[in-house]
Amino acid sequence: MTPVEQLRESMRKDRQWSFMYSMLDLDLDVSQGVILYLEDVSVSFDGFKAINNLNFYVNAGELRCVIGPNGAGKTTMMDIITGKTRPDTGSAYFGRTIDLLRLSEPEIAALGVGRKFQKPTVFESHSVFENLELAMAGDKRVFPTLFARLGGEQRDRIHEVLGIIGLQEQTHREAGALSHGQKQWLEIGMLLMQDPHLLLVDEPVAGMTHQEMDRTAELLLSLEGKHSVVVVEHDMDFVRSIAKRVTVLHQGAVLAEGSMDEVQNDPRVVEVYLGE
Ligand SMILES: Nc1ncnc2c1ncn2[C@@H]1O[C@H](COP(=O)(O)OP(=O)(O)OP(=O)(O)O)[C@@H](O)[C@H]1O
Repeated sequence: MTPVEQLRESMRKDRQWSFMYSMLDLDLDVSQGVILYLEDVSVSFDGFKAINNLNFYVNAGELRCVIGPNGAGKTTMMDIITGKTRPDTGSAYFGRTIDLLRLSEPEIAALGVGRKFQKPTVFESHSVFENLELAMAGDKRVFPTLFARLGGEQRDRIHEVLGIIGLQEQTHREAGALSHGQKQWLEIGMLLMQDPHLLLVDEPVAGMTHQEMDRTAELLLSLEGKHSVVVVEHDMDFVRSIAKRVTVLHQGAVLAEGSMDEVQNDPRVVEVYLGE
């Protein structure tokens, strides 16, 4: 290999670079290293401020955990990012230039913002492989080809995702026969088929065994660098196992942000959790 080829190859392998490259076709401007900007966001429901002057930033390629007591506004914040809930005031940008508040929910999803809700919603009577195939159909560019045979590239992508989610041995099993944990991984795999830039994951380990939690931690950690991931989770042991940077929400705003140790030792955070 020539030195230039070597450089190109090492860039291709480097996760951060490949992540940056995938943004170029979208005009997604992450030149400041930030993929999501929520600024001064507020939303009220019947006079109650569920989100209160919230400022929240996610870096490109990072895995962020969001914790907070019940009613802190975590779900509402995710709803604002995906366009399900419109804030009363404030701004929400995807990269520096894409104004999320001007876009509909499907438009935001099409930009590469994927959301995984707490309960898995896989197609139970279809095989694992078919579930991933169907998820790819959500990508309009691929849809017409599904009426024909799958191309090699698409097949490769399905097998790549099967590897990421660790379900190679379940490829031809009906999704309905999978364990709860396996269904959750399959659903994450279905989101990955669309190659999202930002993945929002709501309580991924609720109802899982310890072993399944460990596997989920590995899975989410493996996405870091290739995707930006925001995980909302109540299970503190799990959060500790994956967290680099943790945001604590309380009363609709950021109460603390930092490493797990920093936030857990923050007296304001201790008070909020003890007072629950
Ligand atoms: N559509 C709505 N109408 C009225 N109130 C709402 C609505 N959605 C959320 N709320 C209220 O806003 C507050 C924040 O709710 P949210 O679900 O965002 O909190 P959360 O941090 O996700 O809580 P949990 O951990 O219990 O899921 C709560 O007091 C909730 O009752």
